Amino acid sequence: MSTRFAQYLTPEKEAELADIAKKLTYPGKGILAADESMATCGKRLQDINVENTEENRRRYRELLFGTDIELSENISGVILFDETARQADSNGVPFIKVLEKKGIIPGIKVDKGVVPLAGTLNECTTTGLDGLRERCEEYKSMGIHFAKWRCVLKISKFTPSYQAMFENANVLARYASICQQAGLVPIVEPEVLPDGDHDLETSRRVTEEVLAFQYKALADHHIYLEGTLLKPNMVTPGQLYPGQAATPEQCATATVQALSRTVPAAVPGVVFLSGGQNEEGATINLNAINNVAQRRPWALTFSFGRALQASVLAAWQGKDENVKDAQKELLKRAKANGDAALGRYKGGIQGAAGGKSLFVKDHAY
Ligand SMILES: O=P(O)(O)OC[C@H]1O[C@](O)(COP(=O)(O)O)[C@@H](O)[C@@H]1O
Repeated sequence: MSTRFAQYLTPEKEAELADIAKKLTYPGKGILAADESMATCGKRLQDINVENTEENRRRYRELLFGTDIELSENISGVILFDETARQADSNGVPFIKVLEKKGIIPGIKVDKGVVPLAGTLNECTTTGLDGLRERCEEYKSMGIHFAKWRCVLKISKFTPSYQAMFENANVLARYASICQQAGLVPIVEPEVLPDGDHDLETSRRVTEEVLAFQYKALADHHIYLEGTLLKPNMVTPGQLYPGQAATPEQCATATVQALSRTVPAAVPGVVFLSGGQNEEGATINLNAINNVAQRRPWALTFSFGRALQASVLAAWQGKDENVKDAQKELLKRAKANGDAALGRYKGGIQGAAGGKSLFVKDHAY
């Protein structure tokens, strides 16, 4: 072993991390992001007139995780929020066990939220490094095998700034390092928000720049790339772009171009966030991404929050008698996205949310 480099991970730990990452990106599978913090979950529940109480959040998550085992055909992992990771279903079975029994890997959001980045034009960074090692060790002992941390970058005339790209890439690298030491696969999520009137080309250029900062920082922190996943935005024009809408093929080409210029082939998978696209739109774009005639050395799949849950919430409305129907919506969306991850989605699977836009302005929280 060279003395120039510190021992980062043991070969056993590397093998374990690579194995988890591989399972999470198994062909035709993706991740259900059910890690909404209390405030974000409250916004989802408010839309269906359900009060944001601990019990209602628990009932909703029981609905999701209690879905038929068929769910595991297309869902490899679920990202939980700390509160959810400690809750159980109405029979007293901890949610972590409910997921394990279905062969679904439990994961956890470990960041503590987006905060202002002083000295910038309204840009932000993400907090949560304090005590992170201890929290990760506890999560691993609870049966959790991967983690997620989200940073947010904004496109405007003067942003994202060098400072924001540098700082967010660095904090994500520090998080990734701590996770890997604890045996959790870090999902690295530098989200370029869709807010703005910029065109597709601007979105691609900014995404490329952000990812270039990201992989430099991961290299600087000696991150074992085979034991990581990237959760980026798809490249789309800004929500307020006044020109002609981009086709799924144009978005897909720009997305794969940005990734191929910046994401090393050692990274096993890219799990896209849905970023306020409607359910069907996100699925169609993922399908197009898996059909572009460009080299794609990584698995390209999903880690959707809103685009997997909008129809579920619309069908549920907080009522026990609607649980079965709501679960069917989840199965439909999971299957559609599983097909899209293989580039085989034929389109046309509409859910209870219809084509409703899921865009939330300044989704930084
Ligand atoms: O602001 P929060 O509560 O951390 O949540 C942000 C949400 O964004 C995500 O990272 C991506 O979600 P979307 O697919 O809805 O864009 C989710 O994992 C997470 O629940």
